Order: sequence, then C-alpha cells, then structure tokens
Amino acid sequence: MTQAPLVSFEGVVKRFGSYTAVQKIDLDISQGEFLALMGSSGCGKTTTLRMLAGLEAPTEGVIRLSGQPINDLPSWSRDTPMVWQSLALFPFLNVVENVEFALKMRGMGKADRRRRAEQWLDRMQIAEFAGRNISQLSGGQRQRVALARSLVVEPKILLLDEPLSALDAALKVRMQSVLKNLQRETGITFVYVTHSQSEAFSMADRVVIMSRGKVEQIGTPRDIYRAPRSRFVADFLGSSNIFSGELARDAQGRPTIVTDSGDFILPGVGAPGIEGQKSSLTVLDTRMQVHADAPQDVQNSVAARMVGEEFTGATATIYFETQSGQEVRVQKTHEELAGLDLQIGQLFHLSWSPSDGHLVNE
Ligand SMILES: Nc1ncnc2c1ncn2[C@@H]1O[C@H](COP(=O)(O)OP(=O)(O)OP(=O)(O)O)[C@@H](O)[C@H]1O
Repeated sequence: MTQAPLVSFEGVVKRFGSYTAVQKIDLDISQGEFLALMGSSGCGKTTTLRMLAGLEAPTEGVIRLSGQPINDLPSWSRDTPMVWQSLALFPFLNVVENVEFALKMRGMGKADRRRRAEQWLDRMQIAEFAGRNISQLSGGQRQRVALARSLVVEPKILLLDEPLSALDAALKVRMQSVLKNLQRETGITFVYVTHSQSEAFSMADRVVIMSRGKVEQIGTPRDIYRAPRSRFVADFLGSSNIFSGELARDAQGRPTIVTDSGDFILPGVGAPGIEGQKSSLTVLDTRMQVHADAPQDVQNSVAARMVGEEFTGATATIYFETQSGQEVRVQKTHEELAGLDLQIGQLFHLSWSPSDGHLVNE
C-alpha cells in the first residue's frame, strides 16, 4: 500500500492581478522526501513555496497537508509543523541563544531548551561556537546555526529558499552534503527552492523543473538527466546535444529523424511519433564517441570539426561543429581521449548508439 502524500497540490494556480505566476500545479510530496523546486528566475518557485507556507493563498486549486486543505489556514493553526528556514539570525543573541529562541517562545524551560539547543549545535558540528556572537562566525558557520535554529523545533517539513546562494563554491559543496545527510538522518521533509542544477541534482530525491509558472518535468535526478521530457528541459540542463528535425523512416523502415546535420536512427523504444512531425533528438554529451576516421560499424555518426576544449578536473569537454554549423559537445575522461590527436580545426567523426538517443517534444 502506498503512503498518502504529506503534501499535495491539486490544480493550484496563483495570479497576481492579471499576471499568472503559477499555472495549475499538480504535485504530491511524500513524508521524508527531499524535493527540489528548480528553474530560472521568475518561474514561480518561491511563490509555490510561499503558498505551501501559508504566506500566499492560491487563486485556484487546493493545497493539502496530511490530507487537510490548508489554502486559507494560517501556519500557526496547522497540525503539521512546518518551518521556513531563515538565514537572518538575531545579532543581539549569541549562537546558542539564537538556536533556543523558538523553544523559549514556546514556553520550554531554560534547562530543557538549552540541552536541546546544544544537541543540535553538536549535531551541526558547531558546539564549540555556542557562546560566540553571530558577527564572529563565518558564512558556513552562520548557515549551520540557521539550520540548527530551524530544526530545534523538530518540524515535519522544512522549507528552504536558496539557502546556499550567499556561500562560496567550495562551501556550497560542503553544505550540500551536510544538508543531504541531515535530511536523511532526521527524515524531515525538505522542500528546497533553487535555480542551481548542481544543488537540486546532488541533494534531492525528486526535482520539479519549472518554467514560466508551469511544471515542465517532475522526476528523480537520474530520470530527468537521462530522459528530459521536453526540449526546454534538455536545453535548461545543458548536458545533451539536441538535433532538431522531422520524423521519418529510412530505406529499411527504421524510425529516423531528418536534421540539418544528417539523418539519425532513433531509439527502438518509445513512441516513434508521426512521420513529418517536428521533433528533437537529444544525446547526452557523455554518450557520444569521437573517432579520427569515419567509423564503419556504427548506426549514427556525423562529421564535425573541433572548435574548442575545456578541462574540468577528471573530464574534458570537447566542442565540435558539424557542416551545417551545429555545435556538438562531447564529454569524456582523459583516458577515453588518450588515443586522439585533438587539434582545433581538425575534422573528426562523432557517433552514438540509437539507444543513447532520446526523443523530446518541441
Ligand atoms: N506579490 C507579488 N505581486 C506581483 N507579482 C509577483 C508577486 N510575487 C511574485 N510575483 C511575480 O511572480 C513571478 C514568480 O515569482 P517567484 O518569486 O515565485 O519566482 P522565482 O522562481 O522564485 O524567482 P527567483 O529565483 O528570481 O526568486 C515573477 O514574475 C514575480 O515578479
């Protein structure tokens, strides 16, 4: 038996005057899930989170929490404790006083609340800073204090809006693993708003990709990465090469796509679509092979000139351009590229298996 969702959005719409910020969202969030809402600026992520928090009322539709409609229920009168993580710490309180503040407001006794606050500081590995002023903390330490302060009340749901955006790149990566581990250990449901693909994909169990107030795709990071549902998602993730064209059949009757860069055989699985229909084939940049000479035993290949390269740690991204002017990117480890004399301007042949292709809607 599947568990009833902790949160559900049913046909939720939010309009500000005549402007629709969120268009008909249907979404279930399970108890204990780490869900990321991701998309570019203005796509409606924060508005969605604010509706869940009770800071905005939906214009249409129903939001349920543990089965109960909460559209017009202020957060303090709900049965399910939910906390909006705020990075704004009280500057006039020290670290442990910041963490215990919410417990004090709830009337918990001094000894108990101090013990609870210290447990959370310990858990966040910042117990040694308990007596420090907030101004004496680094960005990462403040972030941990803010998390401890949100979690000390043991909410069922934690809402986070770009919590790592002010941190430098190295700290961001460290905090991602802190957050993920914490979420796993506590089983608290995290709803996490970010415009960063790396944050969403490294931490979340499921990612909701939004664009202009609409949900474009909901899925596990792996499913979205491997099978983007639309051209928008493939473009947004930036990890696939996209060949646009028209669906057709080759001389042997196999489903193909006719593009400016050539005709390519499509994956055997999935609906082949209607001949003549406009569509796009996506191929992950890690799934493309590079050959010095035209390969004989492959089903899909295209000649392309190397136009650039970029090294990112263990892998390299090589940029090519086909005769029709389309850019094609290939990402490989240095070992995989070892046998090739990679020179800018040189002609190569790129290939991929039809099963590595994926058809998306325009
Ligand atoms: N109170 C409001 N009144 C009018 N328009 C609003 C209001 N709040 C948000 N909007 C508009 O709704 C749209 C969605 O805003 P929202 O803050 O949800 O986007 P977002 O995806 O979180 O973006 P960002 O990453 O920039 O925070 C934006 O175009 C925004 O200008």
